[in-house]
Amino acid sequence: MLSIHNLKVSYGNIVAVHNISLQVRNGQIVCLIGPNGAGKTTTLRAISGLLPISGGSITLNEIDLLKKQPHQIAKAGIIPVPEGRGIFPQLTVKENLEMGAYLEDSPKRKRNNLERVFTLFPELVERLNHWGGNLSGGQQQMLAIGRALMANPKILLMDEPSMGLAPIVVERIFQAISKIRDGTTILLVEQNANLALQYADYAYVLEHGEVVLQGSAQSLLDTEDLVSAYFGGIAT
Ligand SMILES: Nc1ncnc2c1ncn2[C@@H]1O[C@H](COP(=O)(O)OP(=O)(O)OP(=O)(O)O)[C@@H](O)[C@H]1O
Repeated sequence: MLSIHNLKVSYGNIVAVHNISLQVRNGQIVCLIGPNGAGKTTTLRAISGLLPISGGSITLNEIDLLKKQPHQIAKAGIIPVPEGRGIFPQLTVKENLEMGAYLEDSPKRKRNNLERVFTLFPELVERLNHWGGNLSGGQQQMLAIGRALMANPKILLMDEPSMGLAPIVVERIFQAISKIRDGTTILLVEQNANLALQYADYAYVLEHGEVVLQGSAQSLLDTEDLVSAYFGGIAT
């Protein structure tokens, strides 16, 4: 459904993404893994329409996303869960969730989405009137994911959901991710290759702005030497 061909993205003279092609099929969790600076976040931001593209194509079900503004891409169902969460610290949990639904005009879908978020993250129900900024890191990550789900996503673009969280919280977040895939396709960026590969269907390994390896997550897990060659200690 989401298809990228020969994508090239530069920041001034710095070419961050050289020539990336990838596919995200309906119902899959696809992950992008690779070392710092490999171009993972740049790829996600390009899909959301937040960066100028110097070459290639990005399509969603054959619709050319390069002709769309960021809000139109969101309306088409591609919703980011950004690195660092990006919640509104001075709004309550409830208000943060409402912000996620700003493009949704069906009250029924809003209610259903809210119920989905509450089922996934009961922690948020208990804290609906708390300030976003007073939540723990794990709760903020839940809120960021919940807010994205309120936008009725077809595809979630998740950037490093495990970042800065304790292992037990990371496990909690990834369990939720494995439930979200029921109904929502996920393109996931993760530094923690081993973790991402345990939950993903398919993976692309990026290095220096290029895809250097791709395959089913299982096949990449089975070639652990190859993965650890790319990631050193990270793939543990
Ligand atoms: N705003 C920017 N201005 C200039 N160069 C940038 C900018 N953002 C990223 N880059 C450069 O683009 C390249 C790709 O960065 P990107 O953030 O996409 O990598 P990444 O794989 O997501 O890494 P990380 O895990 O560190 O976020 C790097 O060389 C980085 O220094």
